[in-house]
Amino acid sequence: MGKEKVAIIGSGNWGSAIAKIAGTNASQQTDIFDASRIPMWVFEEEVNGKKLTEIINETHINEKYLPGITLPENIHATSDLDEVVKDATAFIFVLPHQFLGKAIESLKGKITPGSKGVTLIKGVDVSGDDIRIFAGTIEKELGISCSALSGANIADEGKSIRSISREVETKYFAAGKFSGMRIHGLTGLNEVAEIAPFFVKKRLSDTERRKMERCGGSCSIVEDVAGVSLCGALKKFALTGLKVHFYEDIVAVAAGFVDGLEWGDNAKAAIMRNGLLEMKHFCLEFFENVKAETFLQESAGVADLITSCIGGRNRKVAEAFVKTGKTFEDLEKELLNGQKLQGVATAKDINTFLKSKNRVEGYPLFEAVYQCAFEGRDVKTITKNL
Ligand SMILES: NC(=O)c1ccc[n+]([C@@H]2O[C@H](COP(=O)([O-])OP(=O)(O)OC[C@H]3O[C@@H](n4cnc5c(N)ncnc54)[C@H](O)[C@@H]3O)[C@@H](O)[C@H]2O)c1
Ligand SMILES: O=P(O)(O)OC[C@H](O)CO
Repeated sequence: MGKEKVAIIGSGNWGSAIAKIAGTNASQQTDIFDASRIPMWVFEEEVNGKKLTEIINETHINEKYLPGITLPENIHATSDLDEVVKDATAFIFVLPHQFLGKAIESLKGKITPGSKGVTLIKGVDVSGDDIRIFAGTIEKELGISCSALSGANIADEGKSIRSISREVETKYFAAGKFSGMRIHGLTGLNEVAEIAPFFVKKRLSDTERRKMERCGGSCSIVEDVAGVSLCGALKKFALTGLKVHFYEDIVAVAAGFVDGLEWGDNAKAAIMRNGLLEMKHFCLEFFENVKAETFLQESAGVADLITSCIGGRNRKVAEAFVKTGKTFEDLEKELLNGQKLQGVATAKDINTFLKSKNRVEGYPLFEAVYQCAFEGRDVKTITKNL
């Protein structure tokens, strides 16, 4: 069998952070990967009068979405999806979820049979009363096996690592570093094990492993794909609680509301607890094969909820929503420099789904986030019915 050729679909904040990990790890495992050139699909735009693809290929820095971080030289930015897909056998999907559908349409019929994928996309794919995780959408639409990766990781936080240790920064920036991540195989552990080397540094020396563990880092493979994917999607829902759609962090939106209201840490902890319970109940009610322990034990569960509620974009924008009275749409443009807010959109998707099932009242925090974001409900009432 030939070597795996990696392709990265997406190049935002997280997409660029993952490109750094994937480019580095692939080049250290050349018995598995053809790492000479890893294409990264970029939605083309001009930054200071120059194409973003040209900036990335000349400076090896994504100046717009992950400034200050140097990508490996084998990462090649291109806006041509056909170039990305050509010869690739291992796909990393890391787009904001609202753009995945169009990318899938462009990829259909072009992917090498037997290829595999891993998705880092948060959110859920809702159509009427049908709901699926994006790993499932990719498998169905593209006919490839797809795993899911999620965990308590925020891309920008990697910047602070450099001041602690250059070596740790180089090896564990973003995904590995001080945090945890989990890779979940939808179609079975074998496929996961095959794709996992992008992220799991199988060949860590004992010294490297000890260093990473001292920093609290971990990366492991578990089987509960749906549980992990859904944790990512629903937490934004619960944490922030704005007028946003729920992306990965509906809960992060709710947490941001609490910060905006200056209700304090006790209230925020209570909202996070309620959010976690709703996430868990939702997943157990509507998805098969979700394990209850995923929510507490895995990085994608409570740990990711905590990091999103403390340091995420959804939290930040939700706080500003309360303090300024501006719309989420305006605040996204004003505060995120092109990055996308997903918690509000997810809140809307989930609300549509719950209405179709006549189950809205079973999820009062999700409902509150949706109504505050889209129906003008007073944010101060978010604790009603909790
Ligand atoms: N940023 C993080 O720390 C983080 C952590 C974990 C998971 N995630 C998830 O990773 C996924 C990708 O997020 P991100 O942070 O890399 O993105 P981002 O929000 O930083 O960037 C937005 C991206 O969307 C692209 N884009 C804009 N308009 C587009 C269009 N019309 N079509 C296609 N692409 C377009 C932009 O070029 C940019 O690459 C999301 O599901 C997110 O929830 C992010
Ligand atoms: O910045 P947020 O709110 O999109 O959350 C960041 C990541 O999703 C954490 O996993």
